[in-house]
Amino acid sequence: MGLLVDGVWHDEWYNTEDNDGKFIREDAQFRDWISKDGKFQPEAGRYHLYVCLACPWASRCLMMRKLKGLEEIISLSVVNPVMLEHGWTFEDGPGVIADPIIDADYMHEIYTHVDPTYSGRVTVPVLYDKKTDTIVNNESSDIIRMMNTAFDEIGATPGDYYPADLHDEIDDINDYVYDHVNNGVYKAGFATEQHVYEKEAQNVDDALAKLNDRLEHQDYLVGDQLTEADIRLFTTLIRFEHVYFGHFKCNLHHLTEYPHLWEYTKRIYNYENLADTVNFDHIQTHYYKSHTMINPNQIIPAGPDLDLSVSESI
Ligand SMILES: N[C@@H](CCC(=O)N[C@@H](CS)C(=O)NCC(=O)O)C(=O)O
Repeated sequence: MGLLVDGVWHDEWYNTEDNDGKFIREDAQFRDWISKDGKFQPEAGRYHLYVCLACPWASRCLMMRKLKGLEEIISLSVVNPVMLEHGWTFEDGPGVIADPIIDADYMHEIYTHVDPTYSGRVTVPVLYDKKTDTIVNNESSDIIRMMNTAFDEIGATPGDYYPADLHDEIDDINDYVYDHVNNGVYKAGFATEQHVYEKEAQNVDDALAKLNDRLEHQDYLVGDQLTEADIRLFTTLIRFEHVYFGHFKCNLHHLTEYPHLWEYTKRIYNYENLADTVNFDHIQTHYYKSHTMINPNQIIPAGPDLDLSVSESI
């Protein structure tokens, strides 16, 4: 775990000391866009996606790539789930897909390849342009938004997961879910002061209760179709019992104690072939082996063994 300072790698954990024990997430720095009339045109085979299968942010992109049938249009690399002193690596292992662009050993080489003086965290997902040899974007919410439409005229599977008439409602719920759930579990898990952890863990649990109520009479968060809001919530929920409940101590209630939210999680897991984007082995290996300040002996728990099947037809 570390960061680049003027292009030089430093092995450093997040600095919470200057923030009263709070984890504060940095904003992503590459925010360009693929569009017909821009510098980055939609073209099959031009873009490459770097992900970690454990990462909830990167998994949003894997879900959208799958739903929009972009597997043949956007190529893929998968980092090793264990992230230690070198950050993300391409060390060979089950499920790892090496870097085809510069044959990098470490993800930070991709960042310095495009910007030799880059300062900041080296995160996944990264959407890379092979034609201009640069990073287009490293913010998952942008990447899924552009994948939703950018490739529609060059063979993407039809489907709009951010329909115009639902923009406002999707934007509102995304903000809430980001703060209270997606980033909420990290704020609890990476807190280094008791009072900060307690507040954030309660915040997560209150949000789960509220979302459970919302889903009592509807299958999806917004409207009556799957939208990007569901993709964004799902990638946190599907990790909840495996890592956030134990490792991040968000343990006021099990997700399975929220019946509507749990049904919803299973409904999305079983939606088309989205289950292919979930790799519980990478998920548990990453969190329990990489965060040695939380889990110094790196033991991976034996459970949980969850039944993710749905009885209803979808
Ligand atoms: N805002 C980014 C966040 C991405 C992010 O934080 N990814 C994590 C993996 S789960 C990461 O790469 N962390 C490495 C680090 O912070 O050093 C997004 O949504 O794309």
